[in-house]
Amino acid sequence: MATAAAHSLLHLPAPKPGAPAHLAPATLGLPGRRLGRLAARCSSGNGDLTAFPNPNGILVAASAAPSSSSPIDVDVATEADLRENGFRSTRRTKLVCTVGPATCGPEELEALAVGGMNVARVNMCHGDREWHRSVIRAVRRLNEEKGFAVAVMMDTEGSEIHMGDLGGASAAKAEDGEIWTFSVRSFEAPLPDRTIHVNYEGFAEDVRVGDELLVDGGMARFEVIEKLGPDVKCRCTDPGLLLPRANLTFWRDGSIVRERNAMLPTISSKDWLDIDFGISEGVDFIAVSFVKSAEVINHLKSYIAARSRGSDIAVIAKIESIDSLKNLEEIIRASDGAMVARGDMGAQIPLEQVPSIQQKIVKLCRQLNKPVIVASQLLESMIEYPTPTRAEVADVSEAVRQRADALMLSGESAMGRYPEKALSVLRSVSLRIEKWWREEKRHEALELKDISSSFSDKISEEICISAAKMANKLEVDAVFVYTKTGHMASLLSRCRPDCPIFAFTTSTSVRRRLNLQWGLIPFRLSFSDDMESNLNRTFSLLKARGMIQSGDLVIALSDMLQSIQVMNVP
Ligand SMILES: Nc1ncnc2c1ncn2[C@@H]1O[C@H](COP(=O)(O)OP(=O)(O)OP(=O)(O)O)[C@@H](O)[C@H]1O
Ligand SMILES: CC(=O)C(=O)O
Ligand SMILES: [K+]
Ligand SMILES: [Mg+2]
Repeated sequence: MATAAAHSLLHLPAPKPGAPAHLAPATLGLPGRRLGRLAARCSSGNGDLTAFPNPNGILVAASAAPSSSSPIDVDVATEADLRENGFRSTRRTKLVCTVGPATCGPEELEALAVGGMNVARVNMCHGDREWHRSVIRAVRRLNEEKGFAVAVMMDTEGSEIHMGDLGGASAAKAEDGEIWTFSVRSFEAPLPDRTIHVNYEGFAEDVRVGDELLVDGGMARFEVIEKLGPDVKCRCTDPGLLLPRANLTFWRDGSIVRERNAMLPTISSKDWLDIDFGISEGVDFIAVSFVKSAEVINHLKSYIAARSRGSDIAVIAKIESIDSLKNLEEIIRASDGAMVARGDMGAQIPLEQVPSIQQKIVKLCRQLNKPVIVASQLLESMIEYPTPTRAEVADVSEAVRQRADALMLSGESAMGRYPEKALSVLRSVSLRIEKWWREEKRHEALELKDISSSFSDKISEEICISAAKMANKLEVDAVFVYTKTGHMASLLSRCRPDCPIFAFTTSTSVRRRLNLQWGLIPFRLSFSDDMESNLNRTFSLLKARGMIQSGDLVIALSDMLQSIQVMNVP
């Protein structure tokens, strides 16, 4: 309900000038829904849950799941894509959707899954744990009952400076010249007029009269005019909308101020509790906000390994602070993937530097074989409007052209008016740019450096590079890879071949993790060391489901045998 109110505050009834009456139907997909009765749809009550955690904290379904009875599992939305478009034309770029009040109900989540959501993200900055639990379980239930394979990503709050909750108000408008108080005191709701709570204890001490205070990287701007104990009086110099928990940065002489706030822990005590929660709910990815060094990633990874034996939660480093840019390579090496978090990054460095840094991070991740997500404001105007700006489409195209593994929706899917339409724009732009790239035969000359440390890994790496090259030259229909850990599948994805990669793995958690990687179509299948029988079995299962046909040309790899074969489907 809070967001619905914020929404009406933001809503402009007039259509956007120059907006076309329609896009191609394929671009628009399902009609957007208006935000209404959000609270009811997003109820965190457990009454309607049939899924529950087993003693290991991994979610299991109470009802018989279709997956357990099927000899081969693939995400139903991907299967539909394969059948409809033929597998040379399936989407290679993966899509992450932030779930929020606009999309937390079972119908909305299902619509996103149908629309191609590969990963659902919950942001621990917003909402309480019960709410997050209900979303995570609803996603798991959707997978169990309807045959999707949507992975779950939990994003930590981190301890950068941000505003409080606005005492329950959905938004506040700051007008030019108004005097507002930013205070480290805690207030009972409702807050006094024009008062904002700041979460960082040292705030009143660190700021100086004359500093500039930026809300959300410039959505509103204030000048500090007086300090009174815990209260800091500021004059609004750029009017704007203040949203709950908006990020705050303060600037002096044109530079962001890094005082004691630079020493804030990357993972706060609240974040550790959220991480425990994520481990017990069996999330697939934990994205760490405001990473500064590789140490914190290593620390978290060993914590996860100790806490969740056997499960393999991947740790994604969010690159969004100045400090992370200084230690980029070591951070990415330590992580299982990275996110170009352009929202906060753009509040910490000049905006004009963001595009080149994005490109640098995407390339580096590809070199180091780590999946990379490009995030924030991809389709920001679609929070309000049913069609994107031309500039947004160009931005999305550029991320696809850079061959990032994944694109992410934030407010567009969390609290926007058109979550499904935004997702379908990402889908159709990805498909179009990928096709264009293949047609133009733009095999980019990115020289992939050696990354393997052992000789055995080196063999796998060379096999994948050769297989991808062969796949392009022979114009094969698909590369099949049989992989227990997923490593060989990711090495293939790194080569960005022209055809899709069918990744067969025995474990559902590996399968979900592979959802974030470019060009991979993950299948769960039990298989043996005997490639001949694996292949025959796979061919007959896939043929029976209409996913391949006799005569299709396939290259098959296996990480058990480190083998490579080329054949036509019999
Ligand atoms: N669980 C939620 N409950 C309420 N609102 C949410 C929720 N998740 C997201 N939102 C809304 O969607 C907006 C965009 O989401 P997003 O996850 O990008 O958050 P953010 O506040 O910009 O933080 P971050 O830098 O971590 O991305 C948020 O500012 C918030 O208004
Ligand atoms: C995604 C995120 O955290 C950001 O862009 O700031
Ligand atoms: K966050
Ligand atoms: Mg951020």
